[in-house]
Amino acid sequence: MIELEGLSKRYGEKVAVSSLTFTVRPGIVTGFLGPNGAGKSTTMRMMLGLDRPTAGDVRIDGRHYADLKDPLKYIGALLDAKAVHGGRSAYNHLLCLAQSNGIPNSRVHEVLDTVGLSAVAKKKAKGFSLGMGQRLGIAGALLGDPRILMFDEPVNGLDPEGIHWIRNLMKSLAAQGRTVFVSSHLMSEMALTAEHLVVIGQGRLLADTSMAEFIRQNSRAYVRIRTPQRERLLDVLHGAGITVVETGSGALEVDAGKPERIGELAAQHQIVLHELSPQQASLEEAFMQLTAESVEYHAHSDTALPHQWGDGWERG
Ligand SMILES: Nc1ncnc2c1ncn2[C@@H]1O[C@H](COP(=O)(O)OP(=O)(O)OP(=O)(O)O)[C@@H](O)[C@H]1O
Repeated sequence: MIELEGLSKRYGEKVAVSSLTFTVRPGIVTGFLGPNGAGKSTTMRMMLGLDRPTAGDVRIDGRHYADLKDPLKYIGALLDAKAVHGGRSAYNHLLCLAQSNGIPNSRVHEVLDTVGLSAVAKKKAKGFSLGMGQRLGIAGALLGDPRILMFDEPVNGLDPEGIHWIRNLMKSLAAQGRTVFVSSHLMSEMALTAEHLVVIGQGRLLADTSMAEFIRQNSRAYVRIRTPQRERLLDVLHGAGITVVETGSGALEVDAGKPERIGELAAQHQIVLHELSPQQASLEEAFMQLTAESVEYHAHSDTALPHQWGDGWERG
């Protein structure tokens, strides 16, 4: 379990993290979301004792990180996959970590095998692709067989097979009763992986809730209907006291409507339906809805592509 209590971090005038209080629980994957610059990495660094909080407290299974003997046995983290001595082989990199944390050397082979790097164990890390580097970082996180795992953008650079693998790995680690805390900007991936979400914006807590509840609270659920007898169906639905939204595409939308009731009404009046489908917004839509006001960097969507990367960006 990771417990944050009033955690804050200020860099000069800049408040990166503001009074965050939440608990990351064992047995499930908890997703950590927020727009660019929201304070996710700063929060994760403070959890690992790499940054000192300006105020507040973080506890790892009830203790401060600095008080953990052999910390890799308690919490494993992938923060920056490039934070590896490039001249060292994957095996030697992990061996150094193992020896400085009282972990048996045999564990190095086990984790190399788990992440699929056994064949390149003796190769220098500087020759690794982005995806191989991510796998090496994940091997380091798993090395101490910790009860708590933290991953900052773990699927970065992984191919579809690698993404599938890390998704299943995180779920199986959680199913073993471990605490799994993961940040990602890939909403579709997060929707498939996390059961619970913590969302921050401009350093502040915006949501701490289950994935299903988050989507329900921050999006609109409706039923979409297509029919060649649009006017007749509109009359029938209005007659039944059902409010209908007419869309430009010709479809009809009914908020909070029960598809069964609409189908029965259509059948009673012998109206042909081509579509009757409940719609729920995606995690991405719900996230954009919730964080719209706390996004710091916006791109112009109505202009042509900028000549130089970065030209079209402005601070909102
Ligand atoms: N060492 C630092 N010195 C000054 N400001 C910093 C420092 N580290 C982070 N910040 C600022 O703190 C804020 C939060 O940054 P952080 O990297 O934690 O956000 P993030 O949510 O991880 O962003 P991203 O999704 O873009 O990785 C940003 O405004 C950033 O510029």
